[in-house]
Amino acid sequence: MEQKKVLLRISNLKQYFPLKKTSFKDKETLYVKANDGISLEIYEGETFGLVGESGCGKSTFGRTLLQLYHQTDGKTMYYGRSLDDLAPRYVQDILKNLPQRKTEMEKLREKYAKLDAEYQTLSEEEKIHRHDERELAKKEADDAFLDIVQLIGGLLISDDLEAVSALFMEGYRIAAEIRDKRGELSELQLDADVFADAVKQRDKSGKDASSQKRRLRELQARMEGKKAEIREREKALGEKKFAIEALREQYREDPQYKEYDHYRDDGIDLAKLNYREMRMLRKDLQLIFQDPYSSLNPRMTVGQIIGEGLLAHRFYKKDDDRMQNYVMKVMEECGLAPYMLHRYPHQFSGGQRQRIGIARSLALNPKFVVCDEAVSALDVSIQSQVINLLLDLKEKEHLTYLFISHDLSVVKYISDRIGVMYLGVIVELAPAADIFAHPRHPYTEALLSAIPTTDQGEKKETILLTGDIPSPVKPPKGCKFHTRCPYATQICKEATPSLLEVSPGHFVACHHRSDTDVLAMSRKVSVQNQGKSRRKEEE
Ligand SMILES: Nc1ncnc2c1ncn2[C@@H]1O[C@H](COP(=O)(O)OP(=O)(O)OP(=O)(O)O)[C@@H](O)[C@H]1O
Repeated sequence: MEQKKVLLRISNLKQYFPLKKTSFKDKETLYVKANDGISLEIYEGETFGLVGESGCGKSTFGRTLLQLYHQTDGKTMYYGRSLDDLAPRYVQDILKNLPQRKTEMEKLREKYAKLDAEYQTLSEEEKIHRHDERELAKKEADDAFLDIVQLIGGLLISDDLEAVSALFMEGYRIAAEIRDKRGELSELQLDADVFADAVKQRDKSGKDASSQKRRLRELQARMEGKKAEIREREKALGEKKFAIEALREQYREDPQYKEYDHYRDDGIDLAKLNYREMRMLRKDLQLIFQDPYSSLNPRMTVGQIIGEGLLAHRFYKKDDDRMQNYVMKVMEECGLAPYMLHRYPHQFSGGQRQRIGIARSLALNPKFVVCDEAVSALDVSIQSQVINLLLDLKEKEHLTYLFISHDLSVVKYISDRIGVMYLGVIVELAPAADIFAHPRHPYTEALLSAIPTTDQGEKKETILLTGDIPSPVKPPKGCKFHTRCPYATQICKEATPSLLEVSPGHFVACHHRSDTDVLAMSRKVSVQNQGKSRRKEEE
């Protein structure tokens, strides 16, 4: 996995939904903490399975990644395109205020250093109480630092940040021009395609095509002009990059420069994009819905449903005949016969409707697809057909999936890696085989033990979790699972465990994760001593 390219890097993602105040006496706004600090990476070409009980925040996570919700906090870095490609506005805002940003960052760092110094003098018990406060201050300081160094790297140590700012801003302006001109070029290309097609049709039927040919020539000439402008801007951008590299050269040997430069990052922070910028990326990032019945507009034909996105994202113009051929090709790839083009959703079975949903998403050539319970509403036999279709398409189109499901056997079959979610946080993350063979978190153990088996020889205990899943409005302090965990100790009630790597690629967020003997011991004690047994032999 280390060799793989990261497509999405999510750090401390939070998605809080505000609750309506029920009375004017309510002073503070309460929030449903659907995602409460999720950090993980999704690699290009993998299927990342996400499992957890209903209501733990899986769908919210998938939708927040796609920015269908405006995320409350955290970074969602996307590496499918470069910053120069998109030239987003937030980059400009940081680059033009570098000196002020640096001052703010230093203040936050000082605040954290003060808190940390105080923290080190505390007793172990007091440390548990102040742990989260210290973590928050660290996060704020780190975020402010990362915002800058991800863009300018080691140049943060420069004495003349105004000059650095000016140089980067010139580069940014040229990148934004190139982006706009590329947009204009693809619009011209769309028009030219329509006229080229009209010329072909007219020539074929022996009609006069001279006016179409003239229009086509005009468009081609404008396109050549546009391409020349883009080439010229690209050259200018190259020169600016060269000037930036020359500036870097001065500091190359400085140890602090090297340390900071390590953080340079060409990813796009999705959470900071505005509506227009996100729309430009929307075709890269697609969603396949759970419910094939309600996710399709009953008043549109399959052709219109699949074509809608193609028109919105300017793949084709409305009157371009080639769109119909493309839609039929995509339908065929998704196992739908081309003659179904003019049918309405109610004329299809559940499995076929899900195929329409898949075709609608994949027609846009996405890079990343969130499959939210994509097969849960289907019969088992149809489920396997749709899963196989998704796997085939993934290979063919080099897709990356986030596969959300409550069905562990489906996730096991389709996923390369699996993340286990509990009450808005990831409690365990590992390669699929590893998580099934060696679950480390008590919650994962319980989930896996609940999978029904037909193997007569396998003696399996079902771990029954007592109590309900706590409210995401007031989640328990410390480890969120401690209220249902048979192994919980005092530290679990106070301090939030970090997601740590316990073996290569296997991460777990549990204070007792590494000491399996202690876990085994406490399990025995809890079974023997507690009046009601938490485990039950499967009949
Ligand atoms: N738009 C919203 N506004 C307010 N609360 C929401 C919203 N969407 C989800 N929630 C709440 O966030 C929590 C997580 O919901 P989510 O749908 O993400 O869970 P899930 O794990 O996908 O569940 P399921 O498997 O049942 O779909 C729930 O408590 C839910 O009520």
